[in-house]
Amino acid sequence: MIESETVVDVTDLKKRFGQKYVLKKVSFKVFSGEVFGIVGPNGAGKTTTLRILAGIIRSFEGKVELSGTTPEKAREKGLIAYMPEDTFPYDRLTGIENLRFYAELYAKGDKRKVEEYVETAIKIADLGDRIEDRASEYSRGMKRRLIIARTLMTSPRLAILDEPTSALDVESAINVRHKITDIAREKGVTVLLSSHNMLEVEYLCNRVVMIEGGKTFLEGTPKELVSKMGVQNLEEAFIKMTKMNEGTQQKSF
Ligand SMILES: Nc1ncnc2c1ncn2[C@@H]1O[C@H](COP(=O)(O)OP(=O)(O)OP(=O)(O)O)[C@@H](O)[C@H]1O
Repeated sequence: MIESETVVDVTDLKKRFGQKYVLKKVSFKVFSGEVFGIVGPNGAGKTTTLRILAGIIRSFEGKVELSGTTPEKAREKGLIAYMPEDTFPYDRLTGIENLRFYAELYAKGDKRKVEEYVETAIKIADLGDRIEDRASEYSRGMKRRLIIARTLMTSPRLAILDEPTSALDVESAINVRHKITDIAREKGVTVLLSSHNMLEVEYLCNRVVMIEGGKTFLEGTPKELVSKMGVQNLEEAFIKMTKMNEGTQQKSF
């Protein structure tokens, strides 16, 4: 992959809640067209980082630029779409009603855009005739596909997905992964996602940042990380990182 335009530039990001710094020194870059993974143990600061990038958490220290502007401005311009981990469709609405509701919200009165967004979302959701059923009747995997379709319908510059496949069975997770790679390839959407599944990250992501204790530990392609850590795969790299951090805190390469 050609390292083209920088879509996300995070340098020495810090964030504290009260007196406690949960992000102490996070830095990474995401380039146009990448599927980029952010990984780290529970409480490492992944969601906090994603919420800052999505413009939801507005007070922080350090540099955060999205396509050369602030997260807030990028959000106002509609450049970012954010999918939190714990988000669900409206159960009382059908799949298509859910999609239309959001299309109308995003299209801001432009009727042609509404139809365009709905059409794109239907393809992403890939629910067939079940799109006419109420979301309350959907499986967890189907609900997640609907949410991903809702998030990506506008083909944003950057899609921020917090644990897009968590709590899905193997088949549903594979399906969602395919949706993510398709949208990145076909629509040129840059994707930044967090995950606890190292196999998934190895499969999906061009590059990865490993975060531990609120600090960047390593950034690179899965292959580079595995090689730098002297292990066989990303799962082993992850375990080694957490063990290294248990006693000594951060080790940098
Ligand atoms: N609004 C908040 N107020 C106080 N502390 C917070 C707040 N949000 C997050 N934290 C703390 O910040 C730390 C990092 O949380 P965060 O959710 O970013 O981690 P994470 O890497 O996404 O974890 P997980 O893998 O469990 O989802 C945690 O110790 C959490 O308790």
